[in-house]
Amino acid sequence: MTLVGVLALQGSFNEHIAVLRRLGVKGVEIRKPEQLQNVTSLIIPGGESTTMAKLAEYHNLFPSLREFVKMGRPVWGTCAGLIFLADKATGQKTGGQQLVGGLDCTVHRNFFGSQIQSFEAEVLAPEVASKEGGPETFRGVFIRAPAILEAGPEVQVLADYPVPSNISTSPYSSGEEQKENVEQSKVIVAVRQGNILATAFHPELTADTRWHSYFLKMANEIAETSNSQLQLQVNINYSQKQLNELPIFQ
Ligand SMILES: NC(=O)CC[C@H](N)C(=O)O
Repeated sequence: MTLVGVLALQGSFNEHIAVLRRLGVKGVEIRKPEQLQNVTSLIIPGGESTTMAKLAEYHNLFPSLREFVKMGRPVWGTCAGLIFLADKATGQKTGGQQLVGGLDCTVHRNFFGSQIQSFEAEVLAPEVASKEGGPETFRGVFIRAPAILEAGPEVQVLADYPVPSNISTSPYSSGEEQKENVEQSKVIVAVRQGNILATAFHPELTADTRWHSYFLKMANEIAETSNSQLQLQVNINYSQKQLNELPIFQ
């Protein structure tokens, strides 16, 4: 049975669990490091990444979360979850915050501005639509949303979004100053890198279940590959054992 862990320290974890339920999958609330051992994949929800990081620190979750990602288990971060997964974040509160990391990118924590600059928009994600069917666009709910400003070569861009003209795309700016000629530039808002999926927006707040279904398929594919690798390993060990156990005739 597929058990998807949902980090349940703060933010929209209930909404993720509700979507999983609609897809017939059980979401398990994760609050302690040892609970990660019972799940095969993990969703890190949106919320407020600084608060979430403080709670994760308090519950000593960072080492196990990092281990989970490093072991190649499927992980999806939405919004604050994306910030958690990024190797580098800018626009952090004074003192910064711990990150889980693993996703080779620089994320701007509040790229699209504050709460009142939150918005909804259609986001084009052809790769996800090709797997899941339906229209090529998805409703993107952007709440104090981050954006990916730089991504490494291993990162597959699933969706980008035009930068509003009053925002700078420099990773080192506060994101508030004006810059000329940025009307045409775009920032990345959804990516995949191996076992990591990350979105700057909140699919769990829409009726469209395709992002969740995409993640579940991705998780199944990863599980199948690691099972067959495990099987291969078992076979190799078995045949070596057989070789070693060949009777020696003297
Ligand atoms: N909706 C969200 O998750 C917002 C994330 C927020 N920008 C943060 O820093 O945590």
